[in-house]
Amino acid sequence: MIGLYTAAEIRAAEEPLLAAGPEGALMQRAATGLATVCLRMLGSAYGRRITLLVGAGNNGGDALVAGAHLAARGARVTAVLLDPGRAHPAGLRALRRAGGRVLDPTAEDNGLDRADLVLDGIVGIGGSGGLRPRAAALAEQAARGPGLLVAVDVPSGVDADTGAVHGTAFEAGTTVTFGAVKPGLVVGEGKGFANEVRLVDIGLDLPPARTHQLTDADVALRLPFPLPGDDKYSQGVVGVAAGSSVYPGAAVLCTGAALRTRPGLVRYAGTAADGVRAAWPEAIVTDGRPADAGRVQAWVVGPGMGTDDAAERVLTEVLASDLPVLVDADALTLAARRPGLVRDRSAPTVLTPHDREFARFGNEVGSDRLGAARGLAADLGAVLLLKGEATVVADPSGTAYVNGTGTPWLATAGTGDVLSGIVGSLLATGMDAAEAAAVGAHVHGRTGQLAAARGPLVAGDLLRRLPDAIRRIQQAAGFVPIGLGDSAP
Ligand SMILES: NC(=O)C1=CN([C@@H]2O[C@H](COP(=O)(O)OP(=O)(O)OC[C@H]3O[C@@H](n4cnc5c(N)ncnc54)[C@H](O)[C@@H]3O)[C@@H](O)[C@H]2O)[C@@H](O)CC1
Ligand SMILES: [K+]
Repeated sequence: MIGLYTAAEIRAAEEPLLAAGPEGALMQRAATGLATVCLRMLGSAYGRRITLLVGAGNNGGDALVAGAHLAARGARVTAVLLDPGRAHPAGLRALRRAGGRVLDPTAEDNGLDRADLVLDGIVGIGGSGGLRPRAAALAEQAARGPGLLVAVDVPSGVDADTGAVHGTAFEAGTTVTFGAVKPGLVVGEGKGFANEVRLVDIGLDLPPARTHQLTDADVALRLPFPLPGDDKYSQGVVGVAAGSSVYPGAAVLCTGAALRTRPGLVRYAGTAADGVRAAWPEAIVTDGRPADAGRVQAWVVGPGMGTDDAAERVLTEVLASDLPVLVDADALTLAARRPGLVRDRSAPTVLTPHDREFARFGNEVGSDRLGAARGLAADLGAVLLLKGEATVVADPSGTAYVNGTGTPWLATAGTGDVLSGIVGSLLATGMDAAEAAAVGAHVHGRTGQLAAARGPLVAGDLLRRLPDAIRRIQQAAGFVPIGLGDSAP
């Protein structure tokens, strides 16, 4: 798992190392890593034009020291100092010694229009609020220029903890971050400014993370697969209460996703029974109530089921069970009217809203998506899966996950029904609810990437690609379950 750490957590871990000295050692490690990444991107340093945007803090210091390394290898380095009187003194001396040029921010020709590479050292984890006008103007000018754009630690203007961007931020192609990945680089608006994130180890001794990103290997380890002796019941049966006679599509997608995620049994209960039966003869289908479906180990409730009295009775019945329940779509609208139905449960509940559904519970998501998900999770005592370009999962204790897979192509009708089916089928195995949501989001995102590689996708394509996505995740982790090797028939 990749741990995501806030600015305060990074500072706390830096403190003992800074106290133990020697002075400047941490910055040297950071700047050496940064210069190495730049060198790799450029191929070679000799004769290359590099412009440093340098703020008054240590972030600017990193840029200056890295710039000195690059100048020593023959790069033509120009530093634009935002606050010339306060630029990091040792960094400035190093750059000058290596032959770098230093300008103040009003200089006519700052080289941004012909730089091969721009290093953004305006502000790092010490930043607050939107970029000040002079810094914002330089970030905008850099974005118009031809150079590779590299952010030092955090793209200036992005809140390292939340990913919030107020106004302008530096549009990095690559962000070289130190010590640990910050949440703001992978979530919310910040993700789109940080883009490719490279981590430089500076030797911090970090405590266990509160926020995580799963890798393929993490997901492969958690995905269940059948063992000799398993039967269709032993791995957990999922029940789906979704769809309606008029709109059976959501039920068909959700049931299909549950079937395709994990071998085993899926039971369906609802008025879309005919459609589900026709699409998935493998499912056990009733047009009755959830109680008529037979024994299950988890429920998915909501997609396409409407918000009328009958739908509310179905939701109430499912939530009254002592089983894990995933609440999605129409059932979220109903649950937002009666949050007590969720709060009063002792078994795990997973809510999977998009932003508009989230707002029905009383507050807008806003620019701090992790904070918003954690807040509602704690309030309802439920796991919150907040959908987005980087889907966020939070549990009531504050443990959270930021999903790292996906594609904008997933923003299409029916893909949420597929996600619910995937997560529901994992919940039925007895997996921890937040993990099931995070693993499901990862698998869903990888499936979307695979489907999108063939062109514009519709939700049904996800069902066709799901088994292959799971197999690829397992293979990427060097892990192939019995009977699924390359030589399998
Ligand atoms: N503490 C250390 O020894 C280390 C720090 N490191 C670097 O130091 C950074 C943190 O340094 P600092 O604590 O000095 O803080 P920063 O350098 O991130 O930011 C402080 C400076 O930015 C300015 N600033 C704040 N908000 C701004 C805004 N909205 N627009 C424009 N300017 C703004 C402030 O006036 C101040 O001059 C990290 O991000 C990392 O790059 C690394 O070198 C590793 C070691
Ligand atoms: K920066």
